[in-house]
Amino acid sequence: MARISTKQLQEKLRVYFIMGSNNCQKDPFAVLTEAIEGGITLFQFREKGQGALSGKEKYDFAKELQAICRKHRIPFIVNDDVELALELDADGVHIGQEDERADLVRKKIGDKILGVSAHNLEEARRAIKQGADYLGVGPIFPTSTKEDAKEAQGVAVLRTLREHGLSIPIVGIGGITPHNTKEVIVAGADGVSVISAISLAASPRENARMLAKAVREALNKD
Ligand SMILES: Cc1ncsc1CCOP(=O)(O)O
Ligand SMILES: C=C1C=NC(C(F)(F)F)=NC1=N
Ligand SMILES: [Mg+2]
Repeated sequence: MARISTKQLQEKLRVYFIMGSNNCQKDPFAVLTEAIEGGITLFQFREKGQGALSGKEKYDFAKELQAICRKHRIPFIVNDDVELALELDADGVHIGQEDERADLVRKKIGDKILGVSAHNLEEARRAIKQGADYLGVGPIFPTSTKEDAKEAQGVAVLRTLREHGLSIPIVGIGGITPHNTKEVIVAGADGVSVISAISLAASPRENARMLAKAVREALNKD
């Protein structure tokens, strides 16, 4: 299996749902199923913060989420936990600046998808050099979902990366909703990544659908 192409990844990054056991009030399997029916294009299992699962409980929970993704042909990405990603034969991993170095993770995961968080041009350039397939950039807007999130940067950081000629697939993250999605795409992101806009929605399906619609419209694909 070769590395995913830039074009394919840009298409996968359109509506990138991220969730862990503590991001939902409703049944997480129902939330993920609805999100997929609504039109998410990629899923990340991110088990962090208050009451996060660990060990076999975390493994079994992840496996169930992966089975739902597999049934609907949605790629399954694991956040932080490279060993879990390999155990599950996940489609990829996402790591932050304080996780294992991207070049070492690349050696472990072969051609699987490698996403790296970046907050500025320097971090972005280093991630690209170390073999990242895509960048997660943010928080773009204020968020209360990530306990240790940095200051919201606004969409300017996305524009800066593109103005400096970075063509790597980029997804914006942090406080994103269907109403602010357009400006994230117009500023240069290939897609939007959300947790609470879907995981805490009255209708995860409807919110996923609105996010997908907003991305399509911003890309002038409608
Ligand atoms: C994981 C992460 N990284 C930067 S902000 C964030 C949380 C995004 O959650 P939400 O979409 O609910 O703001
Ligand atoms: C902290 C994160 C930043 N970005 C992303 C993604 F959207 F996948 F790029 N995931 C994370 N867990
Ligand atoms: Mg991390």
